Amino acid sequence: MQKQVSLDISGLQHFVSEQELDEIQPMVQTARNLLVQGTGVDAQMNEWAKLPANYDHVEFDRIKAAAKQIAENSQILIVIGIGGSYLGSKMAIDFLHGSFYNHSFDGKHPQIFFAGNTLSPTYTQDLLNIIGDWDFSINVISKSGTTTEPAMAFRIFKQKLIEKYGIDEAYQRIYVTTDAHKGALLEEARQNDYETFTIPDGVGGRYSVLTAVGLLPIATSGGNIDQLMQGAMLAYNDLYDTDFGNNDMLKYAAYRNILYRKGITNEILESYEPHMRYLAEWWKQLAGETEGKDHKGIYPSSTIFSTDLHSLGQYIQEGMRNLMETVIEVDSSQSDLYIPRSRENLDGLRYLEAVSMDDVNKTAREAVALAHSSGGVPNMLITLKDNSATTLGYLIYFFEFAIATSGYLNGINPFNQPGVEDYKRNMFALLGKPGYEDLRDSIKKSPH
Ligand SMILES: O=P(O)(O)OC[C@H]1O[C@](O)(CO)[C@@H](O)[C@@H]1O
Repeated sequence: MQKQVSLDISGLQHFVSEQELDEIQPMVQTARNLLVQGTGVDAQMNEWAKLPANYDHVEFDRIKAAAKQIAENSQILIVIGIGGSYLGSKMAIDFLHGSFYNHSFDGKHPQIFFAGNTLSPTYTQDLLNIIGDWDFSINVISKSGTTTEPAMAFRIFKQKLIEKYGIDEAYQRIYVTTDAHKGALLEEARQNDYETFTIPDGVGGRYSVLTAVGLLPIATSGGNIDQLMQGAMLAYNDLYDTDFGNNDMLKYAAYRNILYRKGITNEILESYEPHMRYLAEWWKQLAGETEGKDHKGIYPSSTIFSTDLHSLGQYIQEGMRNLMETVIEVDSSQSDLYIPRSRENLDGLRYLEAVSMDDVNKTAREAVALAHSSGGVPNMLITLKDNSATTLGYLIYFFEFAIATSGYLNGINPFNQPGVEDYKRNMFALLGKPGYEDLRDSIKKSPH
């Protein structure tokens, strides 16, 4: 039976030997065991790994009820969050509903727009204009409850909500997803009696898509969150398999690290499907924040092909040889098309008249793999069975597990992000946040 997600490494045959795989295998197993047994550094942040088998079913039902309520009284849901607090739901909505979800409003599922992931007043004002007179609700998501971008956006969109509905109804249209115990957002939610969902302890932002962080917006879009969790559970069962030969997650972690240790330090996640653009954005945060520390780590980047073949294709084919590619392909495309027949054949496309567009797309993928491989770029292929929520749930867990394993394999803490905290502190100091006066003074004195 075809698995939801499978890895093909035939594009590595000129780059990695079986012996190298044998050599790294015990280290990958050790890294995997650190994760599964909870004996690695910062192991209390491993709770995401147990979510498929052990999530809060009462909250899950509340999420579904809230999604229904939002769909009943709103044409628009504004999801406020940044990083892991929005990328997972954005990528899932695009993956499940295609590139034009917001343009195909069916009256049943609200349009979903994202705010608080930028400090741009232009973007924010444009979004306020889009809301106009439509009925809307807000889902504000922040684990820390103090991140500047979502906090500012929340004030702005909350004000619009209050102006439109008055305080009482406005507060009923605010759904908060935050830490269970602390943070300014939790405090405000308690005081104003907003409906609140929890990001469980031990689940960091970039590992949180299978909690209310991702599930409430996804359910509001009509995405099947039962199937999503079932898919993650399938992965949980498969990936806990200690047999290396059966475990594509461990193989993916192994091969990308063999390549990395040979100086191939950049991984490009590639898809031939534009609706997977945000899947790559989500993966970039997952990989970048997990692995990029102590002056180590694979640099994660992404392209959408064939679009970017006409911009970055040249570099990938002939630029510096420090690139590896991981291609994600859907086995059975959601839709297919044939080009119309033309008697005149003025464009010379007759040879494609009997070929489906999906076949042309997949042939492009094959042609690129051959070209890049002969150009010195190793490539791996991840095949998804279909575009279902089950497959997406599997894929989410696949990447989370593989990337966390890679982190331990590289001897770093996969669960912190001290580098991001640096920028946040500097920004607080420069903007004059109380408590950051000393840092502000020292920044002002230091030569740039
Ligand atoms: O949910 P929060 O606490 O607002 O943080 C948002 C994002 O900011 C980061 O801390 C840094 O980008 C991410 O790890 C996190 O996903």
